[in-house]
Amino acid sequence: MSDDPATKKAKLSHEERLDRLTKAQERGWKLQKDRDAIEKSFNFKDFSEAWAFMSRVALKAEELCHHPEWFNVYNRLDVTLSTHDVSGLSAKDFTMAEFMDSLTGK
Ligand SMILES: C[C@H](O)[C@H](O)[C@H]1CNC2=NC(N)=NC(=O)C2=N1
Repeated sequence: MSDDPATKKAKLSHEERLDRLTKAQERGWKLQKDRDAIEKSFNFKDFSEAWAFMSRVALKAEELCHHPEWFNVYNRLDVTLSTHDVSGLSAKDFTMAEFMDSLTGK
């Protein structure tokens, strides 16, 4: 596995976690109550736009070996990010969240 901190799967230090979580929350991500995971709902114009977004995220997920949990209905996409291998949030989740937000500009 890469040593690049952006793609590390290990749990984060307390300081880095707080910093990245705060920034993600400012962009609309929410910490789940019953699980160490973040979630966000994305809304698109229609299914085609939602699917285009999911396609781009899918390629990134393969590149990072890190896959979102998601639920799509027409133009809505509910995303949950968590690292199964460490049963909680890692740098990879925040890297994925930042990538998704960079695609929507939100
Ligand atoms: C072997 C492979 O890299 C692992 O199973 C990856 C695949 N995608 C993954 N995705 C997520 N969200 N968490 C993981 O721990 C994870 N592990």
